[in-house]
Amino acid sequence: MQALTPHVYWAQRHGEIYLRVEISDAQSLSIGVEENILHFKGKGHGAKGENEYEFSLEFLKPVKPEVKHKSTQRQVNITVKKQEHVWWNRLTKQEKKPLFLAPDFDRWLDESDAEMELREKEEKINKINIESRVRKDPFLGLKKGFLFMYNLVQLLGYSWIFVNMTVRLFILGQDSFYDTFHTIADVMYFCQMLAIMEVINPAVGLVKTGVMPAFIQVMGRNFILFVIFGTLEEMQNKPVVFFVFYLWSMIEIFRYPFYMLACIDTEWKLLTWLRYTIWIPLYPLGVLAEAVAVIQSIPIFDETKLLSIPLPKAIGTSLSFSYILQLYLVIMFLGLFINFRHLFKQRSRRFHTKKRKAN
Ligand SMILES: CCCCCCCCCCCCC[C@@H](O)CC(=O)SCCNC(=O)CCNC(=O)[C@H](O)C(C)(C)COP(=O)(O)OP(=O)(O)OC[C@H]1O[C@@H](n2cnc3c(N)ncnc32)[C@H](O)[C@@H]1OP(=O)(O)O
Repeated sequence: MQALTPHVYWAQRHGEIYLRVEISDAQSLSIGVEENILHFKGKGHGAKGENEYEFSLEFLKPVKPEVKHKSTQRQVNITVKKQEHVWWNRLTKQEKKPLFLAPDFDRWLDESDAEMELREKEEKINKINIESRVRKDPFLGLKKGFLFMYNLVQLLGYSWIFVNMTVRLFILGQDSFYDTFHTIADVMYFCQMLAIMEVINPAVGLVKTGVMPAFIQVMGRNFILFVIFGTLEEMQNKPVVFFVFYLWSMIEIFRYPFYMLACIDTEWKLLTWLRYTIWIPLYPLGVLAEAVAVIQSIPIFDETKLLSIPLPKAIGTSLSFSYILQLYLVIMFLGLFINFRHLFKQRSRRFHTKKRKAN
């Protein structure tokens, strides 16, 4: 029995070729791609009745070797994947179209229609992805609402501190340095107590960032606020309180609104730039001011024996808290180094990915 050539219809998309071979009840099919040539062989009922049919097609551009086919009662459908997502001008390498080949008008699309189809498919996939992400976390709205409120309260607290201190500086000049603690401390206590949430939030996965930098930041500040300023009345009238509180509040009036906007998926470029830039001068200055406060408190702790640690009689009477403060000074610069590195990473991650997105 001499093999005949079946009618073959074709159509394409950017990534695939569709072939429809007009043979019904096809059997003993052998379909494969070798050296970019599709070889088809099979028995069935075609244009010239029951017979063996075969054909070969050399593709215009490279295709993947694996071929998918499905035989139905009426035809054999073949799908071949293109190596590259490009539109072909024709199907075969030879310019002259083989006689047995014709466009499959049931599936035919021109390039722009196929692009539209592709875009619609992508949009559908994106929509499904977004929907499934939203579905994955049913508390997302609640979490964002909580974070928004938290950041709003902190923003109000720190704005009050910053504005109050600035106004007092303008009105009273240097005199305002000496009673900062008595005017500001209550609000600062409130904000810094609340800031413990910043360690809890990443720990419970509410925000995606490290626990350690937040721990260093919050505990470092609270140590200065509650231990150095809070327990020593002698420290409360010192100008260093002004510098420490002013430097702390200066960053926070940019950081918290930045987070608030992030909670509602909004970004203001200038605010982002400020959040990720002004810590560069403020952080070392803040640590310096805190170090001055610690150094100034050392003789007071020595004198008053406040917070000194009792020792067994054989060793001595007590260990002055000033030794712990000296150790703390070292830890403080270690903390500065860790957080400085962390903030640098956050800064380059933020600006680097933004630039990549823009390209
Ligand atoms: C007694 C024991 C003590 C032991 C510790 C001893 C250590 C002593 C060292 C002390 C040094 C501290 C000195 C310091 O007190 C001095 C000063 O503060 S001076 C003033 C200047 N300071 C600063 O600039 C630091 C400000 N603080 C911070 O930036 C943060 O606290 C810090 C933890 C350092 C970094 O923040 P984070 O890691 O969270 O980075 P990001 O802002 O980039 O956020 C990452 C992503 O999380 C999202 N996020 C974070 N928080 C929130 C929030 N509250 N609400 C909503 N979203 C939040 C944020 O949007 C980012 O998301 P995405 O990446 O998707 O954009």
